[in-house]
Amino acid sequence: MIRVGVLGARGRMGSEVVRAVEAAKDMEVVAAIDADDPMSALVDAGVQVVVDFTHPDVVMGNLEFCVANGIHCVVGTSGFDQPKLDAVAALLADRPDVGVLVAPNFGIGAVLLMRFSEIAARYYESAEIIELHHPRKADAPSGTAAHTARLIAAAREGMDSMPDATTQEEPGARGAVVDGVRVHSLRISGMIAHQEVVFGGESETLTIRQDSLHRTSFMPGVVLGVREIVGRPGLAVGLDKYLDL
Ligand SMILES: NC(=O)C1=CN([C@@H]2O[C@H](COP(=O)(O)OP(=O)(O)OC[C@H]3O[C@@H](n4cnc5c(N)ncnc54)[C@H](OP(=O)(O)O)[C@@H]3O)[C@@H](O)[C@H]2O)C=CC1
Ligand SMILES: O=C(O)C1=N[C@H](C(=O)O)C[C@H](O)C1
Repeated sequence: MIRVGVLGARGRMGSEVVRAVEAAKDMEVVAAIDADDPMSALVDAGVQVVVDFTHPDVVMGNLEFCVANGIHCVVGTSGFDQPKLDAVAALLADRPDVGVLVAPNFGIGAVLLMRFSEIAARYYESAEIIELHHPRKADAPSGTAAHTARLIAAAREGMDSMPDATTQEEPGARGAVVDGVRVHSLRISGMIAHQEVVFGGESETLTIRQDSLHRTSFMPGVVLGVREIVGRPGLAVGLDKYLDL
């Protein structure tokens, strides 16, 4: 049995993770931690793998503690830009036996959307991202949208910049720019997590869309991450690294 600790255990995602881990035959929750609970409970409980769904402002402190204590980390918390990922890699340099998976999105459809977008990017002169989430989300743009933008930008390397004649603009009307890719963030009651990537070229467009309709959609990916990470030391970014895509 894999001994799992959940950080953010009373949150929207953390509470689903507790249920999903308890339902899996080969793992069990031995520590459920939320804000203000002592992290030492992870060590006391003999946790092997931590699942973190907390907040972008606290996740680095959590990782520092876990890596220093030899605990593998499956991280869903958003807000990882390159400097933060570099900081995680630096933590792991002192503990090469520990694994950290940072997954912008654990939904299989979202993982496929990111991969399909990466493939499509080279074939279209225009690409923009629209992400739609519940209004209690703390960060914008979403981690998934930012990661998708970086994948598209990398795939477009060497291509001309995207056509855009805008010279007069209300601030924000054309969205945020992540690595040269426009990202538009909507916060809508009733929604969970949704993303469209719109590509355009000569007389055609391609729209790729994924919808997470319930937070259970993320759970098969989280359980896979917990199962896999015990044998995968080092830093992995994206659940696709654990899949044969
Ligand atoms: N990768 C993926 O597939 C997905 C990622 N996410 C990301 O996961 C994160 C959490 O989302 P969500 O569950 O909706 O957010 P919630 O606010 O519902 O849950 C976060 C929980 O973490 C708690 N918390 C805050 N600080 C700490 C700490 N230092 N230690 C332990 N627990 C702490 C919060 O407590 P309190 O409220 O008291 O502060 C809260 O209970 C976000 O960054 C979100 O973007 C979400 C869905 C899917
Ligand atoms: O906060 C959320 O809900 C989600 N956060 C992640 C993100 O920022 O991309 C993953 C998913 O979109 C849900």
